[in-house]
Amino acid sequence: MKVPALSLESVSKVWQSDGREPVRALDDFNLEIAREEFVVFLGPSGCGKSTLLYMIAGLEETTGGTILDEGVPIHGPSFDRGLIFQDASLFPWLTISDNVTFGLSLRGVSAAERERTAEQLLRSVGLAGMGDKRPDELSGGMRQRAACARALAVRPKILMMDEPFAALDVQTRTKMQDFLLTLWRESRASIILVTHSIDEAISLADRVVVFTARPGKVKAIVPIEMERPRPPRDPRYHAYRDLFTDLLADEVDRAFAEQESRR
Ligand SMILES: Nc1ncnc2c1ncn2[C@@H]1O[C@H](COP(=O)(O)OP(=O)(O)OP(=O)(O)O)[C@@H](O)[C@H]1O
Repeated sequence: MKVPALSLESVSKVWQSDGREPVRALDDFNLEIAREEFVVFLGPSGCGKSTLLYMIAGLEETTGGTILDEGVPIHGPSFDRGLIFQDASLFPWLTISDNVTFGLSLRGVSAAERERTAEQLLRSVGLAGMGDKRPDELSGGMRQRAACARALAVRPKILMMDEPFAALDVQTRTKMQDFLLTLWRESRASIILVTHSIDEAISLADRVVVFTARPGKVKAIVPIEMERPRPPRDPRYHAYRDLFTDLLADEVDRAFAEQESRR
């Protein structure tokens, strides 16, 4: 049997902060992700989606359970697991090329090799000729594409994206989704994308993992059995949208009730 790219075995996380009630963010979370699979995390606000990405990235420890990267327990960050945030988080003082190859410079890759890689990656994300610009000279969509290029430069096996397109307008967002599918096929990485958007989940995912309200657990795992692209007019698309709306409704109510009870 093939070893999964990632295995989450009974993972839990309790956040402890001084002088505050501990927060049970995740509880008994179980999931396997295959190589080259595109998985979307969908769930109500505060159910631990970002927390889970940080733990998979190795930036936070689990409180219980195990996370295995190709069968090996994760205890810290690795170039094999890249993470992209909503706001692109490029270094404002570096050029786009230097941002893209930042990880490679940490690895000691030569300047000539870095330049070649930057050129090639910027071309593949539609930013050819933009390498000398600074992040604030680019639009939001362009910055997010540069962040994708930076994450891909170190050839991660797993690419995690935390609401990467949430800050973009609807047209740019749709274009970015198409672009991401192309990039995913080329990179052959597994992708985990966090979103609040049911449409984004249906358009992109091989499987959608729906979270319960906090503490986050797996509520449902839904494979999207439609070829891509997936037109919203397709009756199957409608059926998925109804299904996710129903699955989320209870959890959003629960999350809201819990917030109210804390006031
Ligand atoms: N560093 C931290 N210290 C203490 N509590 C935290 C920390 N990070 C997150 N939390 C808490 O853990 C819970 C889960 O947060 P998390 O950001 O993972 O949820 P989320 O599902 O990504 O939410 P959203 O969809 O709103 O981004 C929340 O109650 C949050 O306040």
